[in-house]
Amino acid sequence: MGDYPTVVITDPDHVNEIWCKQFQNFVNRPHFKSLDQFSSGFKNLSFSDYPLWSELRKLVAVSFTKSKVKGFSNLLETQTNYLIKTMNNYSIDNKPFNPKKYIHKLTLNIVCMIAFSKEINNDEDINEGDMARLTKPKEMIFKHLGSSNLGDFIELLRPLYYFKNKKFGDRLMEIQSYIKEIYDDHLLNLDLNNSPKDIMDQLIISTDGKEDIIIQTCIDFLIAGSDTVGVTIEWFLVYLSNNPTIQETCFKELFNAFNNNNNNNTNRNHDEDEKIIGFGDEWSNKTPFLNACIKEVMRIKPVTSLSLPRIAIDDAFVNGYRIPKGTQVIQNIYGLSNSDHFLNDPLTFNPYRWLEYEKLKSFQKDLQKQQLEQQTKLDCGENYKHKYFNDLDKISIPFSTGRRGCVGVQLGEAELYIVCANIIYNFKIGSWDGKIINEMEDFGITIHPSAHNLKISKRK
Ligand code: HEM
Repeated sequence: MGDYPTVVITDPDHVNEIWCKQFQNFVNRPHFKSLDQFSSGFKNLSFSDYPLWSELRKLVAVSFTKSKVKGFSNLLETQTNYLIKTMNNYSIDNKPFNPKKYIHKLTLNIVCMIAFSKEINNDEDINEGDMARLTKPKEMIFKHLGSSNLGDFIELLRPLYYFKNKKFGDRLMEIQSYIKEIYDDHLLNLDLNNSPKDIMDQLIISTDGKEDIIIQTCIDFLIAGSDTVGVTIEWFLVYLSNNPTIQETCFKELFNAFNNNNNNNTNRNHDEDEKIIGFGDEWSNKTPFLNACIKEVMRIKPVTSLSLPRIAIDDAFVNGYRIPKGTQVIQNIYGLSNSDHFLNDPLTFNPYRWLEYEKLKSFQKDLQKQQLEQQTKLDCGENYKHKYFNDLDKISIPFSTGRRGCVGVQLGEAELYIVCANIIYNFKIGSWDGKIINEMEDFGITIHPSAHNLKISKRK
């Protein structure tokens, strides 16, 4: 790609070698101009180099462990309840529901609360107050980072991109000054006698107030932690709308899991009308089919389709291939999970494949035997099957893998579960015009569905 030699990796063995085994050599990201601008000189978690990255990652990772995420369950339930109430109004008024607008508000609110205790008023419109200050610049940043900037790859062309980069810089400054206000407020009210109330407090204490790093890392969470989850929920709604039988199976499973025992399992603090299923291992264990639907959505539409790029620090050998120092390495998450080289009928949305896989996994030996048999078919021309054929955990890696994989996996999974479960439990959903919703993806940093409206009917 321009000045950067680049390899795109679409093989589970090579992924394991680069992202896990040879992690130290591939830990850093390329130093593109736009990433430099976005991270104010690589001073955030997402784009910093080792060793600053390692320091920041340790500080931040403690806020996203499974037990920490369980502690956010009230926040997740409250935000989900707002969404269900809004959807309820749309169903009563029989109005078209635009999922993007409300789901992204929910995910943004969750990230803002966890990162710096900022709650966006539920009644606030997307074009007002905090929402307006955050959403517009965020969209522009997404567009800029998600489109190919030739100036990043071809140094000679950089001057031509001066004005585009300047506009990007202006939008960034809007978000930076928003977070700076929150930072100043945190400094003023820092309570050293109690445990930190959010990630920003934690970073202020641990980095001795390194303002630029703290502000940039909080921006990371806004960018990495809201749209990824929001867009995945949008895809979930598209596929369940387009597959009503699967939607009914999901609903029946939820109904059986949470309506038995006189609703003991649903949260009784909320209105009778909108039943809220809380998050926790014990809940999700009861709904294997819903879990399979969520996993299948992330397989067929992994929203960060090419992950975030890495760079080879030194010459490397990967399963017989030489990757020269300075090569950009791209993990093709989408290609891995959508290729018939690795999977049966990859373009069909089929959650049942996960149920079968889980069953097979519990008979691990059978799986190994099957893989061995497949390996022996290596020379059989058309019958050739990759040794990880249908091994879903190996080929579907929406959060990437290895030590620099997504830091927000637990939070992302918790949000996906609670929001998807509650929507299907409370409403029957379909396209507004009764037609199949377009499943082609629009490209940006994340791949997202094109704009569409849903018809939602309250379940009796
Ligand atoms: C469906 C939800 C999500 C998906 C599919 C996703 C996917 C990814 C992927 C593929 C990467 C690149 C990892 C690599 O370079 O190997 C990443 C990095 C990252 N994600 Fe996520 N993510 C999601 C949710 C979240 C959430 C909820 C947060 C936090 C609030 C988050 C924060 C981050 C951060 C900070 C990084 C950079 C990590 C680093 O460089 O150390 N993500 N994510």
